[in-house]
Amino acid sequence: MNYFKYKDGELHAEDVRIRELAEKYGTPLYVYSAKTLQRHFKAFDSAFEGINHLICYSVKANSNLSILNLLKQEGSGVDIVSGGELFRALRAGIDPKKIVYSGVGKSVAEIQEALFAGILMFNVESEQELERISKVAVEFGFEAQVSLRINPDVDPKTHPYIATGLKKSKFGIPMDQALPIYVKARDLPGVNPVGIDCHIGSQLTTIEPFLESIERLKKLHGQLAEKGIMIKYLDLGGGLGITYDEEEPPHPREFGEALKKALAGMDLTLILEPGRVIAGNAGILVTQVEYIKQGSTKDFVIVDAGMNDLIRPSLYGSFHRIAEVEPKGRPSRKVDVVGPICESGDFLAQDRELPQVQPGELLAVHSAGAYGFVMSSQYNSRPRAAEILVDGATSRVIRKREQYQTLVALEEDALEK
Ligand SMILES: Cc1ncc(COP(=O)(O)O)c(C=O)c1O
Ligand SMILES: N[C@@H](CCCC[NH3+])C(=O)O
Repeated sequence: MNYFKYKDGELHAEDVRIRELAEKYGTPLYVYSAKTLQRHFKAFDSAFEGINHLICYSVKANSNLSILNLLKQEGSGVDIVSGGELFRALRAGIDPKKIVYSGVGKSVAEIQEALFAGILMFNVESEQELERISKVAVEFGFEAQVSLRINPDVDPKTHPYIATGLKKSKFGIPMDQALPIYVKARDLPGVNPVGIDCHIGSQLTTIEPFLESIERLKKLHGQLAEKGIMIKYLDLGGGLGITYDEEEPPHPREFGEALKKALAGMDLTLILEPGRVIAGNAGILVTQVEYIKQGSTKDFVIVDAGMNDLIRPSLYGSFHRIAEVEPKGRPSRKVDVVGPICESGDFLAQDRELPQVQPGELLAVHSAGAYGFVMSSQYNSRPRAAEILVDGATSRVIRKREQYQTLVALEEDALEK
């Protein structure tokens, strides 16, 4: 459920007309709905009622400070993967004791920053990383709580670029190597193994791969107990999918019930790192039609948003629903919706049935709240879009549109005078 709905023949974000936002702030424009974000967070969080749990929203999905701040007010912690995400989380006022740090390539500086910030836990992705955390922690007098991120070799049945829990993936520590590394973590100074972590992929539309992972992790949990390594946290990562097109992912309630059942009787705090399921359908990308071009085999709707604004269709062949902001009931025909970038891969949709829109009209690209703006770039020297947060009848800019000056700001000083 989201709050992008038609009222009086016009698309609204909550109580605000999309046309009004486009006129005021220009296009391309990211528009988010605060009530949708809150609703999604509450639905996810309440699915785990009855067991000790901590929801750590995955910052990478949408890292805007205002969005982090809004989720913080709902009680969320965060999952981070870089020093930059740590910086954002702290800026947004997230409690460091609700921050978990994942990622395969944590640098010495990043580890140091996280230790000084006093985060809850590092999700360690290799033996060498464990050694590095131990060394840095000892040097500065800390003891870091760590989980090992286990790669359980489970097929998440998602796009290969966003599957992370298979043997061939760079993520995590193979299950069969985990035990000796836990023993090492127990014996090394400066680190304390308190958790098991696992994240098998993103946009999962069934619960089975999660349950399969849990079964494997439970075995490891038992083996660790035998070695006297007492595990307090089980972090199952993110990954729950959303509806872009016709997918029917489980509702968070169903997901929560299944996980609770699988974990019954275990004395653990469950951590979850949802990203897409919170932010994905809480945002749209608004774009204006520039031209209609009749090609020799198909027609092109050329819009003012490109792959630099939303790269998912180009990168993963992802489907994003595209709809008129003010539908006029015209017949539809198959077109490619393309951007202004000089790349043949610059499209938002291919062979898509779309009503016969005209230049100047507005289109909404749906499900763009996660992995949308955060993956945008300035390619072709295009300033990044603005981001707007709507709450009820009010809207505010939560990131200004970049200007031409923004494009060169870090280069100008280097010009030979
Ligand atoms: C470690 C980790 N946690 C959480 C997430 C969030 O995933 P999703 O947006 O699919 O919930 C990701 C991204 O896939 C991730 O790599
Ligand atoms: N960027 C991906 C998700 C990646 C998740 C990273 N762990 C997407 O847009 O679907």
